[in-house]
Amino acid sequence: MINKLVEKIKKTNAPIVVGLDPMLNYIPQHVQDKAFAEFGETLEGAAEAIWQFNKEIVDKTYDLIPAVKPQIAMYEQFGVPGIEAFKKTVDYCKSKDLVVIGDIKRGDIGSTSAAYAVGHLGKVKVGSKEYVPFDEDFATVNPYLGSDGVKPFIDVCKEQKKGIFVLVKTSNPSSGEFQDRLIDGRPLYELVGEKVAEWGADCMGDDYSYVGAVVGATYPEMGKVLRKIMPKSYILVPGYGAQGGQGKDLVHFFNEDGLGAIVNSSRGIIAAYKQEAYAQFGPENFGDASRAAVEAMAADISQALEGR
Ligand SMILES: O=C(O)c1cc(=O)[nH]c(=O)n1[C@@H]1O[C@H](COP(=O)(O)O)[C@@H](O)[C@H]1O
Repeated sequence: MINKLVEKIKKTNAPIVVGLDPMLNYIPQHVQDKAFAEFGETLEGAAEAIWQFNKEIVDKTYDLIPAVKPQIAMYEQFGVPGIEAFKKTVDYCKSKDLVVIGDIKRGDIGSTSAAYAVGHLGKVKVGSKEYVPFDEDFATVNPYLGSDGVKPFIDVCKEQKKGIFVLVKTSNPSSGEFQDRLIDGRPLYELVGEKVAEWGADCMGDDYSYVGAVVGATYPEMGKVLRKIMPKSYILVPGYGAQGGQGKDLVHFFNEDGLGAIVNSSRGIIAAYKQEAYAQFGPENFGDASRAAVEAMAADISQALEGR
């Protein structure tokens, strides 16, 4: 799957992930009204609204981008119907040949991680039969429990040719509280980065490992150091747009070959119609606004990479 991701990035010339994080308040009123008219103001109604919203955004952007990242929390908040909308979204994106990164941020003791890995990336056995429960292509993994919490994901990835992105340095304001703490004189995120490189060494695709890392766009200097520590790992870079990251912050996340990083924007793309820059589209044409925002993001990143 890492080879497919790299191929699609080269083909689209856009190292971009559209984050499908559909909060209800980003969904235009007409989409909500239609879903509520059919299902009422219920969890089913909310799930229908987020599914219709996602579908329109995917339809308007899939030819420009290599990948999407549905954030499972945005679906889980609507209970079982929300989870069904998550699965529908995963399947629809795959039918459009997009690489799907399940943003699930899981990680637990080994046996529990194994169940998460099977559920999201692998196959589960039921008697004599096997089922593919969620079937994302990649998942985000929390490494706080150490190697035995991560290895079960890697084992399933090896078997199923899938991949993971391990949280190394997150984009949020408090990420330094633990991640920047010095241990033997070195910040914890560097030690985690070294582990990612080690885990990834025998998980190679053609050029890159299918054990990748998450490093926030909001910490460009740390991104520069981590790029060198994990030369063969793809870096998923959230924090562009709504959290303040810009193209110029991203150059050091990429290798000299112009590859090695893929940048996520969620609110900046899916709620583009609410921004002044795209106001001319109006809520009716929210999908077109998202397309314009993807084009602007791709141009911003290309320009930054050309200018380095
Ligand atoms: O793993 C992630 O994707 C992630 C890691 C991180 O350090 N920071 C971060 O924002 N994210 C996710 O990336 C998305 C960012 O959304 P926007 O700020 O709207 O672009 C959300 O789904 C976050 O959960």
